[in-house]
Amino acid sequence: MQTPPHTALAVEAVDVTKRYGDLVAVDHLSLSVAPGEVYGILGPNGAGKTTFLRMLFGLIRPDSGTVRVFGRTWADSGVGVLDGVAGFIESPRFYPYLTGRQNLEGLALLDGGDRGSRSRRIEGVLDVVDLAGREGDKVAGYSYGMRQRLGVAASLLRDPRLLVLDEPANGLDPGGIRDMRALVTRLADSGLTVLLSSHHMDEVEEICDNVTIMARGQVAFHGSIGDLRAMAPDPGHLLSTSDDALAVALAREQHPDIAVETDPEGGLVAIGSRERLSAYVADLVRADLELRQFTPTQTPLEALFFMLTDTRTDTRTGTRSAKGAGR
Ligand SMILES: Nc1ncnc2c1ncn2[C@@H]1O[C@H](COP(=O)(O)OP(=O)(O)OP(=O)(O)O)[C@@H](O)[C@H]1O
Repeated sequence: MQTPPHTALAVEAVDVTKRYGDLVAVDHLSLSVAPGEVYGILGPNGAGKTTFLRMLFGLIRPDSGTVRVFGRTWADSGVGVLDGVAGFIESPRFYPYLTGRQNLEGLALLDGGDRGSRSRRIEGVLDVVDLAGREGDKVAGYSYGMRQRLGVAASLLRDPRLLVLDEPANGLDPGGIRDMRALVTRLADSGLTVLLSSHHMDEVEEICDNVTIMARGQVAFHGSIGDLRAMAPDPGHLLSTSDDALAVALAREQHPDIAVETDPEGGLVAIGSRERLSAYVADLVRADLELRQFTPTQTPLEALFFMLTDTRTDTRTGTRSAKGAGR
């Protein structure tokens, strides 16, 4: 067994490919997660995020390429590759007829230690995930968000250096999403490395340092959230006036630097920089058109996500599919 280098990356994937028959679920993926960072793997459904995380956990093997975790590979270290790694793929599973605490006790027993230290560890993790006070309730009565947080608690019992979470906010209501994001942020602030998958750009933007965006198994973007913001396109707006035909004509004649098109679902879509759109709207008002609607279709980062992953039908406006996708 090789000794991993002291300064090893938390995760290093090099040219990893996984096929299912003719389908290339992960296609030559390379990425590096530095210790201490929160790293997001973002992509629409079917992009290959879970397949990659399964390879990291050794649940499936890549057809080619290497996944290193703290410098170790499955080939050289076997299950030892998961030393210091915890997390869950899809949703964590618990015995619903046992309480949250009993579930954690069962898991803590597997890791050993005396009764007192197990109990202290359990209290500590319940506190971190904000379930203290609810640990005596049966898991069957937990909300989905509480189960997800119990999953994080179970992972933290092992005192990991790397926490891997597969779409942790999936299926949560807005309150649950807020709690989960706050929890991940707290864990990251404590120095834990977090690798999470998501299909929510706003989640990744809010809590991650770096991101890989995947589409159909391939990398569509690698970089920091700052790099991503710098690439974001002009925002689109839904526009409706008392005379949409005149509004389009006015844009073509006087505002060639913005795009105004008819939206198949009614009204117009206007795309351009904030300043130019403001000037256009002022001209509409000056032309005595009544402005009935002027609302952003998506944030610039959402627009970029849909462009990079090509998950909308019209790559220039993309209004409708963007609103429906991944939400
Ligand atoms: N065991 C399998 N057998 C065949 N195809 C599979 C298998 N697992 C995944 N796939 C396919 O591989 C592709 C990537 O799936 P994966 O679950 O990794 O995507 P994902 O990005 O995690 O999507 P989601 O957000 O829906 O979980 C999909 O087309 C999926 O249907």
